[in-house]
Amino acid sequence: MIEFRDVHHSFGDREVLRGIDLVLDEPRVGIIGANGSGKSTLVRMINGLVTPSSGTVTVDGIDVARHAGRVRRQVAFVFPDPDAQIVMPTVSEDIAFSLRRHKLSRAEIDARIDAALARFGLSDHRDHPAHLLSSGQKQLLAIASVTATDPAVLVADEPTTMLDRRHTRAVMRHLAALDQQLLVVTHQLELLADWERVVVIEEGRVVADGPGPDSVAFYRDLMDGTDGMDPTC
Ligand SMILES: Nc1ncnc2c1ncn2[C@@H]1O[C@H](COP(=O)(O)OP(=O)(O)OP(=O)(O)O)[C@@H](O)[C@H]1O
Repeated sequence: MIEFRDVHHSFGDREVLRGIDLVLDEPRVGIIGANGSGKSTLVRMINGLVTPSSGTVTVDGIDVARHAGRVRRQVAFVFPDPDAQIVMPTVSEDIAFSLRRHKLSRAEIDARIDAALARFGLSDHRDHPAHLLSSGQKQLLAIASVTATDPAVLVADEPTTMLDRRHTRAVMRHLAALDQQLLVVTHQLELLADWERVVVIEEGRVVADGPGPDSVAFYRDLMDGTDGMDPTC
């Protein structure tokens, strides 16, 4: 269970999160909101990439700010930019690198690599230089590496931005079928339409929180009501 208690956050004098109170225990949680509304800042707090200016974030009762190392063993993170995540020269080495702390035998590592590659359509690229993959393939590799570690909680920040329609649906179907708790930040609203819970963030506050269809409808109305630009300019 992930809990935010009265979380505020400022970068310099800009307040980005303004009193977030959330208890997230559903298996699938979507986070949506306008550009710059604070979604990435919020989810980065779940594994200690950002520490709140005030308030607390806990995962299964563990305070992330005080025990980030412990929490990171349970919470895996997929970044929007796969280049920020891919660190090894080849595709299979990158997945193996993500498994380095798991004390697996060579045979188990190979089996997990094979399964991850097959799951995300990368089996033909096992020994391919990772930096020569297409942008979408890099995104698939980043997701494959993270899911291969079998984390208790998976947080994915815009995991499908570079994927074509077919791969987007396949990846979301796969992620949604995982046993682990899944939190996804996305602008692709149709992907969340049947999720049990979707939280809408606007200017650093939770403005809607409920079943996918209700939250998505609320957000569409919110977005259609204003273009967010200054009409006097
Ligand atoms: N490290 C940082 N230093 C300074 N300001 C930051 C930093 N990270 C984010 N911000 C600012 O915080 C605000 C919220 O950013 P955040 O990335 O959380 O928004 P978002 O809702 O994920 O946006 P998007 O949908 O565009 O990805 C933005 O105004 C951004 O410029």
